[in-house]
Amino acid sequence: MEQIFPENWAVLHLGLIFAVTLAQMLVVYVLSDSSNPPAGLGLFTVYFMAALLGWIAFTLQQGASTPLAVDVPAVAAILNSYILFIAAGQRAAIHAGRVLLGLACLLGCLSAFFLGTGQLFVTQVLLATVFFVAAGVVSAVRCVQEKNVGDLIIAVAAVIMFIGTSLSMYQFIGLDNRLLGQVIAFGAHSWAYVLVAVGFLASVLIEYQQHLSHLATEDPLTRLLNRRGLEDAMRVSMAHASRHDLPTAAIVIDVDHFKQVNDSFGHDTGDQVIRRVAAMIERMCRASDVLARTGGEEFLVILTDTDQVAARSLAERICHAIGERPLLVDQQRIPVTVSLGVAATVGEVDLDALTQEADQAMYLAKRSGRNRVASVESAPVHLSNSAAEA
Ligand SMILES: Nc1nc2c(ncn2[C@@H]2O[C@H](COP(=O)(O)OP(=O)(O)OP(=O)(O)O)[C@@H](O)[C@H]2O)c(=O)[nH]1
Repeated sequence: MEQIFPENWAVLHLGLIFAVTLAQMLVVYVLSDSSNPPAGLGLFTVYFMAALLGWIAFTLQQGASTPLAVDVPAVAAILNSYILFIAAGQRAAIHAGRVLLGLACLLGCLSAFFLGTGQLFVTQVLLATVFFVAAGVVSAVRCVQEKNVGDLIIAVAAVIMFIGTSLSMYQFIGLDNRLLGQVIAFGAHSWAYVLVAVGFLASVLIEYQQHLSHLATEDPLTRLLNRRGLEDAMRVSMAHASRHDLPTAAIVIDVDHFKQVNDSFGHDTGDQVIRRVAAMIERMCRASDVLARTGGEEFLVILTDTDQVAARSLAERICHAIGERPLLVDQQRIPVTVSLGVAATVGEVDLDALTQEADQAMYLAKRSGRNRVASVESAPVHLSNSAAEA
């Protein structure tokens, strides 16, 4: 194999790659919350480390007097490009194509045992580019979905690889200028690596910043609004209701005997139950309803342009749907019921007063035996037993 660069350049290159990898890992691990690490962190770490080992093997091979039986750097380049694709796929929660490209990766690695140097170089460069492009596509999708520019930088790395490979193959095969072809492929790979490192770091930092800004208004467990988020979200519709004298209703929903769920099944399962209940309530609400988690196992729904009767009907449906059958969490059937309180007002909305009334109704439902709806009206309090109605 021709010498792609002099030995001192090789050391410089390796030093830079090493520094980028270490800086990357340091920043990401120091910043990441170990209980809630960024998606794909583990696999990206494997990619960075595998790439580093590949560069080291390549540098050693450059300086070696007798070449090895198998081109280790070529195999490492194929493998770690595939790992990048898997890592980007995990981060974007897109798992398509893993088996197919995995088979291509396996064949590529095996080809190192019987292909000549030139053929192996072409195979390595083409396969690595296919994997980079696949990683770039899933990262571009994530960039659009999560509005995270960091993922776009990873997609740019794929473009660099694609352009670099095209030029490299043109030189290597088209013009038979093998050394230049190798230098271009090597350069494209190095730049793509640096862009992936920068892109992943940027993606994690942006995600972290988004997480911090959501913390003020969002409940981290269910991703629903918290009380403050609900107040922010209600501002415009409250003004609208006041101006047009429209009805507004509130439903307070509290899981019954939730302490027993925690005690019997553990806190983690309890968390999952809260998430599932939140998702069920969310599914039954309209897009215009505002849903928040306002306490440990307590939720509040504000329904704009909705009167007491309509709100009560929704509350009954929620009560029935949740209590209807046990929730299946971690292969365990957990019976869950909720108590609901409904209150409504017309015109100007005092959110605190409305919530308090719904809260009082909910406590009344608890006192009356749970798994039911109670509502507060100007007329006497009305109670229903969902279990009896079901
Ligand atoms: N798993 C989990 N448990 C929580 C969370 N927040 C609060 N809790 C638990 O929820 C339970 C609420 O208990 P209580 O207020 O006594 O009410 P309850 O057992 O639901 O009984 P009733 O409301 O009277 O039907 C407590 O044990 C809290 O520790 C949470 O985020 N996750």
